[in-house]
Amino acid sequence: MNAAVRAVAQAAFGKGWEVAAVESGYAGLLEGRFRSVDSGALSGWMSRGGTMLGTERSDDFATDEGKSRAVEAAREAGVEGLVVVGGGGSLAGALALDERGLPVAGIPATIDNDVAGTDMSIGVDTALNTAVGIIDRIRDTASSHHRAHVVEVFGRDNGYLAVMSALAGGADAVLTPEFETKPEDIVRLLEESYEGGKPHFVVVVSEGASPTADELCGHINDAGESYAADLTAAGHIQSGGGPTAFDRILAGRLGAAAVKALADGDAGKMMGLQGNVIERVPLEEIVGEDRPLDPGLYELAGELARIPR
Ligand SMILES: Nc1ncnc2c1ncn2[C@@H]1O[C@H](COP(=O)(O)OP(=O)(O)OP(=O)(O)O)[C@@H](O)[C@H]1O
Ligand SMILES: O=P(O)(O)OC[C@H]1O[C@](O)(CO)[C@@H](O)[C@@H]1O
Repeated sequence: MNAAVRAVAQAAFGKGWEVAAVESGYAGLLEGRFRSVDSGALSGWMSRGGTMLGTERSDDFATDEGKSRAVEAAREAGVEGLVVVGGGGSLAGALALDERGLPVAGIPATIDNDVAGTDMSIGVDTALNTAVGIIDRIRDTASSHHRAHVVEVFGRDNGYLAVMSALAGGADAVLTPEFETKPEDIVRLLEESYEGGKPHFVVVVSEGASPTADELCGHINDAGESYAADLTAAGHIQSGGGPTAFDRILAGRLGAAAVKALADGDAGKMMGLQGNVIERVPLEEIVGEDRPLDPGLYELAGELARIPR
C-alpha cells in the first residue's frame, strides 16, 4: 500500500501536480482529512508494511448521501483526480465516486487476490511469502515432534492464499472454500502417511473452508489413530510486514499507470496486471465480480502432495 502511494505521488510530481493523501480511506475522505505530501514526506515509505495513511471501513460512505458528500469534500479541497488503492469494496466505492463526477483511477490491493481484471493484486505476494515462511517453520516443528499441523491462512471466500502457500510450502493437503473436502479423506491420507513413516503432516486450510481448521483438527484428534494434531492460525501476521520486491515493483507499475490514466483523461479504470502488461480495465467491468481460484492450481497442490504410497 505505502509503495503504491509513494509511486502515485512520485509520478504525479513528475507531471508537476500537487499531491494530497487521504487519511483513513473513505471515512477520512468524508471528513476532508487530506494531508499535503511533498517528496520529502515519502522517505522510507517503499519498505513499510501496512498503510501509513491508515484505513477504516465507513458505513457513512456506503449511503448515497455519503458518496455525494465525499465528492463534495474532494471538490472543496481542490481535488481534480483521485487514486483509490484497495480491494473489491474500495474499488466499488471508486466507481461510485467516478460516476458522481470525480475522476478516479483504481489500484487493486488485497491479500486475497480476488479482484477481477488483474492477475495479481498488491499485497498478495507479500502475504503468500509470509504464509510459506509459517508453513516452513511449522513443518520443522511437526517433523521434530511427529505431529500433524493444521495451518489456517486468510481467505474468507477465496482459497488463493491457501492453495498457493500449500504449493510453495509443500503441504500434504489443502482445504479451500471453493472445494468440498470430507474430513474422513484427510484422516485417511494422514494415516497412510503415518504408516509410510512420514515424520509430519501439514494441512493448509483457508479461513472460509468447511470443515474449518479447528473442526479438522478435532476430527484428526478424535480419530486418534496416528499423529496428534495442532492448530496454528496465521491471522493478521499475514497482512503486515515489509513488501516483497515483487509487490514493490507491482505497486510502482500500477501507481505510475494510474497517474498516467488520469493525465490522459481516461478515468473510471482500474490498473490491472494481465500477463506482464498493465492494462486499464473499466471499473464497471470488475465491480461485483470475483477472480475465481484456478481449479488447475488446486488440483496441482493435491498432485504434488508427497503422500507415501
Ligand atoms: N459496494 C460498495 N460500494 C461502495 N463502497 C463500498 C462498497 N463496498 C465497500 N465499500 C466501501 O469501501 C471501503 C472498503 O471496503 P472493504 O472493507 O470491503 O475492503 P476492501 O477494499 O474490499 O478490501 P479487503 O480485501 O481488505 O476486504 C469501505 O469503507 C466501504 O464503505
Ligand atoms: O479481521 P478482518 O478485519 O476481518 O480482516 C481479515 C480479513 O481480511 C482479509 O485479509 C482481506 O479481505 C481476509 O482474507 C480476511 O478474512
